[in-house]
Amino acid sequence: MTNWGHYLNQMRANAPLVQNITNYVSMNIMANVMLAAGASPAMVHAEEEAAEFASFTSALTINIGTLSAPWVNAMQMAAKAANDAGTPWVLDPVAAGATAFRRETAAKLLALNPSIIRGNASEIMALAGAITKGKGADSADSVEAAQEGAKALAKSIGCVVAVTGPQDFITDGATSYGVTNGHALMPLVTALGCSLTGVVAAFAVGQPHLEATTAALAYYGLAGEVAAETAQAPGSFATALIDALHTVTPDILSQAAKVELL
Ligand SMILES: Nc1ncnc2c1ncn2[C@@H]1O[C@H](COP(=O)(O)OP(=O)(O)OP(=O)(O)O)[C@@H](O)[C@H]1O
Ligand SMILES: Cc1ncsc1CCO
Ligand SMILES: [Mg+2]
Repeated sequence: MTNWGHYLNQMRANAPLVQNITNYVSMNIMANVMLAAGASPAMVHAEEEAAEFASFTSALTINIGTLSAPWVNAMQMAAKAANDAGTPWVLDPVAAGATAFRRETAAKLLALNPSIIRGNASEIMALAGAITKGKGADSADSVEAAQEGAKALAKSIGCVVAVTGPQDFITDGATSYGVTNGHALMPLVTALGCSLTGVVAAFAVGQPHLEATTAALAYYGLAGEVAAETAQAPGSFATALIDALHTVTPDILSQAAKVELL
């Protein structure tokens, strides 16, 4: 049995500083999720400072949810600075297939070698070259349909790809894991995927990316399960999830992680 709780323990011991260039919708909940998990988030996206911050942060996330041209410039400069510093960075390709602007921006960011890509099935399929627009920020495709594309994408970029949904699929192109922790209320709260991307980045600091990503997804899904024990509708569930992210321990994660080597 893999000790998935080890990765939560490591993340909390590091309490890593994570820079997030993320969409306006997600900023508050993402920062609260990351603090509850045990990381230290900073939302820093201005062209004037994004690269400077990326030169000293422990990890970086780049999310294309609410794009504009100056943001795209800042994203590219920050990704380059992270690469120069040997710092892991995670791409969240929100609605990547929806418009030409998003497709072009995603291509520019893929060319900068993200360490990890975390998206829903439609987003990962769009990056892998499938013709799918998704449904805006929501998925219109199954996780199963995205698996082959996720593997091909991971191989071509040399990164880890995580597809999230009712069950999650994580791959580096050679080895793949499935995670079945989670709860059906999770997609009914906006930006929980964006927030998860920040948790993935925090777990990845100093750890093998495939296993760290898998542990982060099991931890997040498990927190969803715990939250649903006390909250049965989306508004209170969001609050209960933040609480559960704080209270789940490494031991609980090791016992309750539903992870399968595929
Ligand atoms: N139907 C479901 N049942 C269980 N867990 C789910 C379900 N849908 C999503 N999740 C979980 O919710 C979390 C967020 O994944 P999701 O795929 O919804 O992200 P997303 O589409 O990028 O979200 P957003 O763009 O709103 O931030 C993951 O931990 C995933 O496992
Ligand atoms: C709803 C929404 N629209 C753009 S970004 C975002 C947050 C979830 O991805
Ligand atoms: Mg998303």
